Parts: sequence; C-alpha cells; structure tokens
Amino acid sequence: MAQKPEDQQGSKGLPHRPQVPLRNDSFLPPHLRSSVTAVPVTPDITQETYESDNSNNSSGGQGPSRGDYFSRRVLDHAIAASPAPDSTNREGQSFHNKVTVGAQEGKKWMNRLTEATMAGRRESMSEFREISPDLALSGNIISATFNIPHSLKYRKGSDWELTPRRGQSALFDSFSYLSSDDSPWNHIVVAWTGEIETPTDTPSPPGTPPTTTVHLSALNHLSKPVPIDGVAPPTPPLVDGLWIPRDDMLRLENQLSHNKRIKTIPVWLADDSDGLDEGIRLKDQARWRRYAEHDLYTLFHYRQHEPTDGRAERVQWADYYRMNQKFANRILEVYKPGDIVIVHDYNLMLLPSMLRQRSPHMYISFYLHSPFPSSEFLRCLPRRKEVLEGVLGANLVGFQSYSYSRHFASCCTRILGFPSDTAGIDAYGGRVEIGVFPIGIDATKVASLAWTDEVNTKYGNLKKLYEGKKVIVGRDRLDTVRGVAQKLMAFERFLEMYPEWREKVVLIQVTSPTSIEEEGDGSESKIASRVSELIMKINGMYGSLGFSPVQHYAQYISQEEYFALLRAADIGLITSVRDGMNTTSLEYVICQRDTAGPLILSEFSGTAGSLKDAIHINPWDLSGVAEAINNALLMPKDKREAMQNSLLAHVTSKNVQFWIVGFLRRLVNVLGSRKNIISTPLLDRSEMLRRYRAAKKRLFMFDYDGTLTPIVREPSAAVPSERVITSLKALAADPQNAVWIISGRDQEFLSHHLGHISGLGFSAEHGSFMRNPGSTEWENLVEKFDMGWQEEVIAVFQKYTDKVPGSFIERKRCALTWHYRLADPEQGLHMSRECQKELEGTVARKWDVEVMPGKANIEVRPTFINKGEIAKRLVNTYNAELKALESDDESARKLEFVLCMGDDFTDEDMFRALNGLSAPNDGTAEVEAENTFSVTVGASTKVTLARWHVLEPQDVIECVALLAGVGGSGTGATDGVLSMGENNLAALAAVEDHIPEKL
Ligand SMILES: O=P(O)(O)OC[C@H]1O[C@@H](O)[C@H](O)[C@@H](O)[C@@H]1O
Repeated sequence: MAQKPEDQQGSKGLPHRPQVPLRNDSFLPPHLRSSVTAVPVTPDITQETYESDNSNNSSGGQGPSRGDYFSRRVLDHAIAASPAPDSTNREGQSFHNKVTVGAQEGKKWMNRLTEATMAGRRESMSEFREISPDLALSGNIISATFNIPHSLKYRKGSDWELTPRRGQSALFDSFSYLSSDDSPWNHIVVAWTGEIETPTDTPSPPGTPPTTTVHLSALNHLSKPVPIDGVAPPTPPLVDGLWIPRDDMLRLENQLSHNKRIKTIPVWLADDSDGLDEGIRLKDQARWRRYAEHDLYTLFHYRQHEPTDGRAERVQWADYYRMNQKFANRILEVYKPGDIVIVHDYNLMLLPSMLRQRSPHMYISFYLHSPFPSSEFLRCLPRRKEVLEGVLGANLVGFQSYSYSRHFASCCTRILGFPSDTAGIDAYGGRVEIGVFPIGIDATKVASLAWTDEVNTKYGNLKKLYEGKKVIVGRDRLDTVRGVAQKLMAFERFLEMYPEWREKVVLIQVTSPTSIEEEGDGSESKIASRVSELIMKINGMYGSLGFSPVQHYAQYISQEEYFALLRAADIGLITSVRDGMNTTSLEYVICQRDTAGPLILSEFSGTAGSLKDAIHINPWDLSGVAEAINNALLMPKDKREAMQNSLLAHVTSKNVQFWIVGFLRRLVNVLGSRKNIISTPLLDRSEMLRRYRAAKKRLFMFDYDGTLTPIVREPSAAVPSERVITSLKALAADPQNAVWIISGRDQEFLSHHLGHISGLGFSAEHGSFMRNPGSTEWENLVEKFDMGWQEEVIAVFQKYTDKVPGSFIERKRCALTWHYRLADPEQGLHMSRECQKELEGTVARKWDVEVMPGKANIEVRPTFINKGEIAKRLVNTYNAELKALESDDESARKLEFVLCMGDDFTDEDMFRALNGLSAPNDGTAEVEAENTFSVTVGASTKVTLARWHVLEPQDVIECVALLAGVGGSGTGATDGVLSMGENNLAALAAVEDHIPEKL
C-alpha cells in the first residue's frame, strides 16, 4: 500500500513516530487484512452528486435506561497563506474581470487560490505531536458516521454496486481529505450500510420462507419522491426481508475497505445480527434511523411532536441504543491505543459514553452537524438525560455555531446539574471541552465541478431561457425547517410591494424530497400541498399566459444542472427557519465568483454566523425579506463585488480541510492539556484496608452532605440510607475505632438522623458544637463569641433571597446558610458570587467571620472555629489518651490509622490540618503520613489538599462497608471476606481481585 509522505521520510528523526505502522492493513478487521487482490474499483466519491439533501449538512439523512452505567466511570480522563483576492487590479479593473470565464481558466484560478491557501499549512504528524508532545498518538483516525458514503445495491454472488450517497457532501469531503496523501493521518470510516437496495429476487437462509424483492422506497417511505403536485409515484410492493449470505457480506466489506478514496468498515444492523455466522436478514431497515430522525432531528430544529403514550418511542429508543452499541462494538474491533475517534452527529449521541465505558483512556470527540436547541426545548425530550450523558463521554464536543455550544453547556447544567462555562463541562470526574467549528466545503472541488463543459452548456441555456429577467434561485429539501413556504410568501410580498419588478424577476425553486423520517404525521404532504397552493396563487396573480414568476422543480436535479443554476442566479435566496450549516449557500458563493450575485441568507441558519457579508434576513418578516430582495436587485456592482470578494475569501479559506484540521488540532490540544492538570489519585482501597487492619487505634472523620449522602435539591431530604447507618454502626462498634461526623449541619439534624448510634461523635455547624461518642450532651465552643454579625448577614441574605426565586435562608444556632439549590442554576450561581463579594466587603471586614461558598449555597461562620480545628483537636486528644496508657510499644502511643473524607471547601480545612499533623516524615509526626488517608469526594481534577479522591458518596459508603466488614455492597467484593476476621493474604487478594472491577 502507498505510504504517506511522512512515512517515506522516516529519517526525519521525529521524536514521536507512530507505533502502529501507517498505511498497512493492520488497521482493518482481521478478516479483511491481506485481501488486497481483485478488489473491484468503486466509484470515486468526489464524483458524488449535488442534486439533493446537500443544502444542509446538518441533516444529511442519515434500551435500556442508563441506570448508573456511566456515573461510576473514571475519566483520567486562508486567507492565512494567501491574501484575499484584491477587489481591484493595477488597472483598476475588478478582480473578477481579471478572471477569464471558461472551464479551464476557472479551474486553474480556483486551484491557484486554494493551493495558495493550503500551502502554508499543510499538516504533518510532527506538527500535531508538537502541540501535545506527551500524547501517544498512533496516527490513526476512526470516523464514526451514521451512513457509509455510498448507496448500496446488492445482487447475490456478485460485486456490490456502490454509488455515491446523496447529501452530506462536506462531511464526505472531509473524509476524502483525511484519507488522502495530503493528510498525515491514517483514516477509516465506521458506518452503517444504510438501507440496502436489491433489484432481484434473493435466496432465503436455510430453513426460512423464501423472500422476494426489496425496494428501498418501500422500506423508508419518506425517501420516495414527494408528490408535490398531488400525484404519488407508484409504490413498490412491501416485502418481509432481505437475506444476505456471509460470503456476500464479506465481499462488501472487502470492497469498502479497499475503496480508493475512503476506506469504510460497515456496521451491519439487523435484529439478529449478533451471530452473523451464516449471513444477515434485513427487514425494516429504516428502523435504525427512526428515533434520531423522528425525535432528535425534530427537536433539535425546534419542532415538537404531539405527546404519545410512549410505546412507539420505547421501541425506537431501544433500536437507537442498540444501533449505537453495534457501532461501539465495531469500533472496538479496530481500535488501538493512541487512535482518535471522531463521532459524527445526532444519530450517534450515545456512542461517546459507550466507548468511554469500555475504553476509559480512548481519545474521543463528538461533532454535532445539526443545531442544538436551548434547554427550554431540550427538556421536553423524555430521553434528554441519556442523550446528554451519552455525548459527555467525549473529550471534545464541537458545534457549528456558538449559540449551539452555549445551549449544550446550559443543558448539561440545568438538566444534569453539571457545572459548566463557555469552554466546557465538568462531568464524571473530568472535563469535557466544547468548541465552535463551522464546517466548510471543498472549495477547489466545487469550483472544478461548477465549470465543466457540460455545466457551461447548461449555464448558457439557462441564461438564454431567462434572458432579460433577473433570476432568484432557491434550492431546498422539502421539510418544515427549510422555510420554502416562507420564501414563497416573501416573494409574493415582494411582487406586491414592488410592482415594477413584475414580469422581470423569476424565482426558480428546486425542491428535493426529504430523506429524514422527521414528521411521521403527514406533515411532509401538508407542506407539499402548502407549497403547491402558494405557487399556484403567485403564478395566478402575477403571471401571464407566457410567464410564470415561480418556476418550481420538485425533483432531484443533476449535479451539472445544480451548478449551472447557481451560476445563472442573480440572487441566492435561503430562508430556512432553522438549520445547522447550509452548504448550498457556500456553493453559491463559489459559483458567483464572476458574477457577484448577492446571497440573501436566513439568520436562523448556522451559516449566517460565518457569512457576515451575506444579506441576513428574518424569514418570518416577509416584508423585510421582500425589501432585501429589492435592495439586492438594485445593489450597485462595486458593492456586490466587494461583498462577493469577502464571501469568496471566507469560503475558500475556511474550507473543509480547514475545518477538520482545526477540529483535530483543538482535540490534540485538549487531550494534551488533560495530562498536565492536577490529578489526585484514586483511593487505593487495598492499601487502606491493609493499613486499617494493621492499626490498633484508628480515627475516622466523615463530612455529611455530599460525602455520606448525595447532594439533593431539598437539604432536609438528605437523610442517611440504611447502608450508611449499618456501616457506621458496625465501624463504631469496634472498640479500636473512634468515628466522628464533622458537618456544617446543626445539632438537631445530626442528633435526629444519626444520634441513635451511640458510638458516634459529632461536630456540628463546622465545629461550633461537639458531642462525644457515648454522650448526649453538646459542648458549645462559640459560647463566648459575639453573634451580632448574624443580623447583618441575614439582612444581606434576605436581599438576595428576594432577588432569586427559589432561594432560601437556613438559620442555625451559629452558622448561617443561603441556599440556591432550588433556584435557576445560572442565576443562583451568579447571584451567589455577588452575595459573597458583598459579604466579604461589609460584614466580614467588621466581624471575625468567614464567608464560604458551598454546593449551591453560601455559609458564614466564625473564623476561629472550623473543621480543621476540630480535626486537630481530635487527633491530639486521642494521641494524648494513648500516651497516657504508657504502652511499651512505641507505635501504640499514637493513632495508627486516620481516614478523613469530605467533599467541599469547608472540608479542605481538615485535609490541611491532617497534612500538618502527618509531617515531618521522621516518626515524630502526630500521625504517620502513610497511615493518614485524606480523601476528597469528586473529580480527580479538583483542586484539593486531600491525598486521594473517590468519585461519589456511593464510593464513600462502599469504603466504610469494606472496612466495617459489612457485605451486600452489590459487588460481592467484601462478602464473606472480612467476616473471616483474619488478616490473611488470601482474603486480601480476594478483595483486591474485585477492586479494579469496582473502580
Ligand atoms: O458540612 P456538610 O455536612 O457538608 O454540610 C454543609 C451544608 O450542607 C447543607 O446541605 C446544609 O443545609 C448546611 O446546613 C450545611 O452546612
């Protein structure tokens, strides 16, 4: 196999050579390796048609509930080179006049421009490795996308017929680039076969009834042409399945994996596709796209279905889940450490976390090609949590525009409760970065396709046909979000408002059928009839016998016709009411390089953010659009050219290569920086257990909220579970143990919920009150402190309570807390920062009190008393008692084991105190460092003074249960092991054996 440029120059002596040989077939699944011979040539993907679904890259056609499967995971976890074309040359002519029109010239011009653009930044692997030198990149990229880039036709026993798939041209062009010799990466695509078409009768598998013909259009009713004029095309007969024997499956895999342009590994989807030993039976093939297209696509474009009883949704969700799982299985067959996985679009939103679960250190990114709605909309989706959590398995999540990324972050905060900012989300103990990467097109390819002889002829014909007329061109898919009806209404308004243009302007609207299973409720035929009605009305009102102002083509058109049309236009009109990235608008800009026809673009298109020089319109404001059309038609040439130059420079420089390379650079950066951030090690439970068992006197200090119980919305609802009570009881019952709860909670709460465990000691309100084990009396440590500050704090808290709906004040005897857990999370956080600032600038200056931000709260308490002081006091007291025993054994004169666990800012005082008490490491410390386990509950990336971390309260409880010998943890790890009551190695090994599984 041909080597990439960099491999040929292995002598470059680069510090990080790929560990996996580049460009060999070890990257393929085993059964496809070394089968390079006799591979039939498949069509070049660059020759794909532009006739349909191409207008919007976001929607290119393409179980079980989450439980706690993911919560327990650990995430360690050109303008550039060439100047923009000048608007004038030396003679003062326009740049465009300089360019000779004609196929060859046009191609050369565009090639020169793009080559210059790319020249300065052709990537090499070493460049990527320099971004993050410590990253072990293999040089391989696995792209996961829903459909393979080909449509498939199957005939038993012969080679498969592969034709380029319609739509998603930008994405497929990015695949071509990554797979080409211009890119330093090895690239492979993992994708579903898509609905397989077969024109002939096929045999049945052994023992099953014979099957007959399967027609694609029978399987996905929405992929058939839309009956725009009320005449439906004939429907092919429905059949019950297509059987593909194993040999033919392998033949396709071989063809796809040796494709000249893009190597693909197909994902086979069928009900019983687990075995695949004999072959595969395909029945309702469209089912695999149903959930994504019916539920996600719709909602992401701000459209909602009527609520249902959920039965159909459950089935579709199960298919979606299984489909994502099949992708994960397929990827893991080829994945090697150091490979980068890029998951594309809404069909595969569960895939990142499914991969993360099975390969915690995988480099995973996710890119959403469609819009992402605001949390107000997303929260209507019954599976909102699963979908968000699925994506959060990625290291980097990319969006088309800033507003989509902002919505995603805000959904993660509002729906999942994860802290987020504009750059990322803190989730599952790690950081998921987000970024904006507007997709581009392959400008060189489009330019070369748009100036062929055939296109030139068609262009000439069109110009002749519409001689003397101004031509407005629209090309959209016929679904509700493309705004075709809005466009027609605006055009009608234009003819009404500006009668001088009647009979002088024609709107050529090409409408292709949708391939999206979006509506399922007949909306697609409703929109088709609405479009027909509007056209009839406009043509009836403003047309004549010899002229129709709207020329409507409800069909796929050829690539040549498409480009001829874009070139022949005086105005490009895009009125989508919502779309991710509109590639037609980008292709229009290329096609207008000589004629500079203005582009009128909906502000609701993701492209609007990048194409600043287009004329932006609101498709809902019909008079505004009409006005924009009139202005565009009257626009002076120099203004049009200036706009065009700027747009063209943007489209050619921010092309598809720029997009994918930018995305990869950012990903490599994110992965590299991940290594440098603070990482507190995960608690070594076997080491802790060993030390525990060896110790004669042990001290335990547990925080309460967020440590022994999860944080809940209503503070009073944070009651200890049965397992917490049983484990604490067992631990405290051991006379060698001193067990304390050190909390910000008040005496009443602690006494009420845990006071019955007589062996427990308590410290309430961050150290203000103490109750010794075995006692019911509380000692007041702040008795002598002036509490005058409380009224001032309450006044400030009250002000914020009035401003933030859902917030409230918790008055304890000493400490005061303002909670915003029930408030809007973003407003709550913002106002809590204001509140903290205000308190620090006023009350805290006057009184000796500390203002502490907690989890969705702010607390104020006297400075001199804190949890750290209590920790010191306990260690000193117990050590003093041990010394008083005057044992001969030196080690028995001090605590031999200390475990302290907490989750928030206030617990850091305990960790700080213990760090002080366990130093120096020369035997003179109050407690030896190796016997001191300070553990924070939360991410390994959290800034903490603790030496260890665990992820969540559940882990704390399992630790307590492990030490106390309480079984039934659900892992079985401790069952029957500690009850042996002996410190034998076999028992310990048994525990250790189970620990990795648990962690
Ligand atoms: O110190 P802990 O146990 O984490 O508690 C912190 C805070 O948690 C909150 O939930 C309580 O309402 C407060 O009263 C308390 O101070």
